[in-house]
Amino acid sequence: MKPRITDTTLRDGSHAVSHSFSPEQVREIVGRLDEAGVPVIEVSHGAGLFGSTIQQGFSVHPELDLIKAAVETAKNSKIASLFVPGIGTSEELRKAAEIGISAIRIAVHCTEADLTEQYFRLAKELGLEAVGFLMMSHMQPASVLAEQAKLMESYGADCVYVVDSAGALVPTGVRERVSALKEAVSIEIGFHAHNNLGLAIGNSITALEAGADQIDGTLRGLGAGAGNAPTETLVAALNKMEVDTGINLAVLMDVAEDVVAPIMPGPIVIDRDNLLSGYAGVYNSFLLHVRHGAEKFGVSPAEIMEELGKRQATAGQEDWILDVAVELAEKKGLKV
Ligand SMILES: CC[C@H](O)CC(=O)C(=O)O
Ligand SMILES: [Mn+2]
Repeated sequence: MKPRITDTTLRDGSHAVSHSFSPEQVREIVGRLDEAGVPVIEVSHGAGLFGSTIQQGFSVHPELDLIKAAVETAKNSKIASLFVPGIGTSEELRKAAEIGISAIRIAVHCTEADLTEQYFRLAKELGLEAVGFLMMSHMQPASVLAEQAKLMESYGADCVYVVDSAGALVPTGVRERVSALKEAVSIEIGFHAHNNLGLAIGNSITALEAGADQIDGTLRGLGAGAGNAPTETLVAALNKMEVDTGINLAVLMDVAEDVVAPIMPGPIVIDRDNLLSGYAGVYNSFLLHVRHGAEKFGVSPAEIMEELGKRQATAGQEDWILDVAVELAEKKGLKV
């Protein structure tokens, strides 16, 4: 079977450029991804629709303008957006649908599928393809994720993703989780990798071997924290394995090199903070806030990561980062 690739450079990658994508950049990237034959392109603030806030980081350009630019540019690719209940509301979902997105990916912590029912129902009413995202999937065993996937299926999801938000999964963990979901539901299963342990491509291939139907990537791996599986590398590896994605690798390599690389503030590397984040199982989107808190209160990002990992912080608990930084500083007798 042909895996369906979703490129989320213009959503997950938005974190890595401080949500500064312009409508012109969106047109250029979407145009080239569409030419390459990438089936789905995700566009929104990194934290999903309406994510432009003081907590998540403000967008430089209104995200609805970016979505409009994408919809106007794509000839064949579907344009998707991400939606996190509690960050976005039904109103933003309706607006994005009016602009012309074809798919919405609804993301919640991996034990909170019950929060998604009204949004899956609304997505279906609006005629959208609806995909569920079980974030921080390393935190729960396969059996729990399978139950959550069943709930999403019952609400109308067309696909459920195992989302390795912290880049903390190793191949055995990916295989167990994807296989369990494949057995539990009859809709498609997806996998979204982060590269904290250097396993984004390997884990994505393991997911496919375990039966995943949909896989995410970003050009040059541009994404939150340690970034994602680079779409061009993923397609190259799949070509070598004789797995047909229907995507033109040459066009993909060109857009990665000529368009995305020059926009990046620097290459995405697995530095100490990113590695520790994956090792401790901390949500990748926390990285920039952790660095900020560490600098402000004179403690190290590593100490904050370790403590957040111990506390099992989940997406949405960004306010813990400064609390932890202050507590660590106080313990050291630093002035806060
Ligand atoms: C805000 C949603 C979230 O960042 C989705 C995602 O890409 C992940 O959890 O890795
Ligand atoms: Mn992600």
